Amino acid sequence: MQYVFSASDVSCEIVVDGERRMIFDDVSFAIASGEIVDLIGPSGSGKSSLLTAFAKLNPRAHGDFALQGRPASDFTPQQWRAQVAYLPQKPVLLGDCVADAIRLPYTLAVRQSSTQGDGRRGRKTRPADLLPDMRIRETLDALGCADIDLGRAPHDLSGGQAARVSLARTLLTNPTVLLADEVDAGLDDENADKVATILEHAAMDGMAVIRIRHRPTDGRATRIMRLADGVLTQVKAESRIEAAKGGDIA
Ligand SMILES: Nc1ncnc2c1ncn2[C@@H]1O[C@H](COP(=O)(O)OP(=O)(O)OP(=O)(O)O)[C@@H](O)[C@H]1O
Repeated sequence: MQYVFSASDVSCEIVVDGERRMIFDDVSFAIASGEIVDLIGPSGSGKSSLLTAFAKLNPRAHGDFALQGRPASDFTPQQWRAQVAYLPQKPVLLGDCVADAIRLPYTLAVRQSSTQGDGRRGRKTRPADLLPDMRIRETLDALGCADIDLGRAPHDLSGGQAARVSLARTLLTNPTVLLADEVDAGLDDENADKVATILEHAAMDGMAVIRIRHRPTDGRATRIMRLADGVLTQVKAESRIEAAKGGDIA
């Protein structure tokens, strides 16, 4: 199989009460474009630490990473995180309205290019030109978010709506790999299913998706991996059948 993202020799060490503790060591993982891989395991086993390591957001983790055959050293941290996007459990939606919150990555990119001095003279690029309201509206509608008004204040959204807006914001940046850290936590089954459908469509369009989940499997994952006692293993087919019946395999 041709993998779009790979990680090898990944380790993460933390210090607890002055003592060093290895969460995991020598972990390897790879994912192909279009796959959905579920990452399960006991609480505290290091699932979030592993995903933040993949996104190069975890200063306590080390490893060798490659994207589309190129080593991580070929990318700036910003380029890497744009391609290997980490979506946290709790949506952080900044801005006065949903449209502003969704445009945030574009706003930051415009600011960055102007401070780096590569903004062209003449007419200034505005985030709203790069990502007009109409495109946001179309995207939200396509993601089953017709119920969400662009002018609404982010803090007025329900938990399910906030989760979908956060997801839409990341999907609009079109990452190669999406790392979804329990983004359906705290949602009712209906909203969790909406989120899963959005991710499924993204995978059908070629995105590689890794989901940390504590819910029983929903049948959408191409593989299930379990992280426990510092070791990452693929869950066997029989366990997946048990999980599909609603048993918690974490
Ligand atoms: N910044 C930090 N400093 C110290 N220890 C940390 C830090 N972040 C996480 N840990 C510890 O690392 C271990 C792994 O945490 P992590 O959040 O990655 O686990 P998890 O499997 O995602 O847990 P959960 O399923 O409960 O979200 C835990 O023991 C946690 O307390």
